[in-house]
Amino acid sequence: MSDPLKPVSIAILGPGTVGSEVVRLLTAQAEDLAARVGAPLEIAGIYVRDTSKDRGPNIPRALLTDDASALVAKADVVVELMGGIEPARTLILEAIASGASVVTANKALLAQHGPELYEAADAANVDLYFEAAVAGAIPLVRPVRESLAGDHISRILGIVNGTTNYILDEMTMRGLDYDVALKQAQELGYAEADPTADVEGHDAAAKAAILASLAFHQRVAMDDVYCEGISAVTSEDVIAARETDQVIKLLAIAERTADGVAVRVHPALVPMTHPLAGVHGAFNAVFVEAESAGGLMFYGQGAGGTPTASAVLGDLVSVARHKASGGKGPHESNYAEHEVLPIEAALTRYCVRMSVEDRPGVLSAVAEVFARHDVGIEIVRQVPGQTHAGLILSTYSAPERDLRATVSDLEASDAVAEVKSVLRIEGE
Ligand SMILES: NC(=O)C1=CN([C@@H]2O[C@H](COP(=O)(O)OP(=O)(O)OC[C@H]3O[C@@H](n4cnc5c(N)ncnc54)[C@H](O)[C@@H]3O)[C@@H](O)[C@H]2O)C=CC1
Ligand SMILES: N[C@@H](CC=O)C(=O)O
Ligand code: NA
Repeated sequence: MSDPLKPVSIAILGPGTVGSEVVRLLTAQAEDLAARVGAPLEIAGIYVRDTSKDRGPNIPRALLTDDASALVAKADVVVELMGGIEPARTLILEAIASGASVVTANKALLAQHGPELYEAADAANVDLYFEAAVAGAIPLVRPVRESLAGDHISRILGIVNGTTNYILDEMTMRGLDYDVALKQAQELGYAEADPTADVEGHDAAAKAAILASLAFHQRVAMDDVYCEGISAVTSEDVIAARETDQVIKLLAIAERTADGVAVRVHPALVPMTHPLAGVHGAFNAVFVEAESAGGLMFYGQGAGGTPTASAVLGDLVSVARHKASGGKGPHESNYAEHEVLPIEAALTRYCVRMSVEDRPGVLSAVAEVFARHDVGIEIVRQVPGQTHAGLILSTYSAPERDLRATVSDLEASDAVAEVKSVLRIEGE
C-alpha cells in the first residue's frame, strides 16, 4: 500500500483513437478522479514511436517518450492501448514484473496469451483489468467476472463487434455498399488497425473467448472458437433477409451444455422483432443467461475512442484505488474442465437460398435431400425467376454436421442449379 497522498503514476502506451481520449479525460477530469481514487493520477509518460510528431492539443509533447521499458519501469499502473501482440505482451509482462498493475483494451492479446498474463499478474499480486477489451463502453467483463461470480452462466449471446454491426446496419438501413460502410467505420474509429480482424470475425471471436473463459471458469482460447466473418455477406443476402422480415447480424454465442462448452461467431438471420435487430450502428448488445439471475441484457456503445476510454478509466480508477489504499481485484478463475465442443455438435438452424430447375418434381427432390439427413423443413418460399426458380428453405433446429451434409448434397443434386447462400437463424 502506498501513501494515500502520493500520486499514482500512470504510463500510457499508444495514444491512438482510444489512448488519446484516455489522456484527454485524465487531464479534464483530474480533480474528480483524484477524489474517487483517494490520490492524484499523474501521467508519468506516453509511449510513442516518434516523439517529434505533433499529436494535437490533448497530448502534451513533454510527456512523449520512445523508451517504453524505462516508462513502464517507473509507473504504478500501465495502460496498454497499442493493440497487437508484440511489443504489447512483453511490455505488459515487464510492467507486471516491476510491480505495476495493468489496464488493457487488447482482446487479441488476451485471447491468445491471457493465461500467461493472468498467471504473471497473480504471481506478482498486481491487477490486470480489461473491461474495454469486450464490448467497448458496456460494463460486461466486470458483471460476468464479479457480479455473477455466485451464479451459473449457461449462455451468452450477442453482438460484440461495432464495426461489423455498423457495416451490416448501413447495408440494411441505407443500402450502402460493403466497402463504403467499412471505410466509414474506419474513419469513425471503430475498426481495428487491420480491419480484417473485424470483418473476418477474429475480433468477435477473441471477445467470445474472453467472455466464455470468465463465464465458464475455464480457459477458452481463440482457437477454440468457431469463427466466420461477414466478408461473404452480399447485398443480395441483406435484401433477401429484409424481404422476410429478418436482419443479418454478426453474433457471438457461448453455451454450456451437458456435454461441454461451445463458442462460435458467425453471421446469422435475426427476426426484425428480436431486440438484437434493433441494435444499430456501432452499438453492441449482449444477453447473458444465468441459472439464478435469469436473463440479463447489456447494451451500449461497443466501439469508438470516447466510449472505450470510459471503460479504460473505470478500470484505471479501480486499480489506482488499490495502489493508493490497498486491495486487489479478482484473480483468474479457471478451475472448470468442460470439454470444448466442435461446431459440428452445435444445434443450429439454417436458411438455404438456392436457384433450382423450374420443372415438376424439383421440390420433392430437394425435400428428399433434407429428409435423407433427418433435417426438418419449417418454411419454404419460392421466388419466380427467368431461367431458374428461387427457393428459400428454413430448417428446424438440427446438428450442424447434418445441416452441412444436407447443403453438400444439395450442391451435388441435379435439381439444384446453385446454392446461393447459407445463413444460420438465431433468436427465435
Ligand atoms: N477503437 C475502438 O473502438 C476500440 C479499440 N479497442 C482496443 O484498443 C486498442 C487500441 O485501439 P485504437 O486506439 O483503436 O488503435 P489505434 O491504432 O488508433 O491506436 C494505437 C496506437 O498505438 C500506437 N502503436 C501501435 N503499435 C505500436 C508500437 N509497436 N510501438 C509504439 N506505438 C505503437 C499507434 O501508433 C497508435 O498511436 C486495441 O487493442 C484495440 O483492439 C478496444 C475497444 C474499442
Ligand atoms: N474494432 C472493434 C473495436 C472495439 O472492440 C469493434 O469494431 O468492435
Ligand atoms: Na466493456
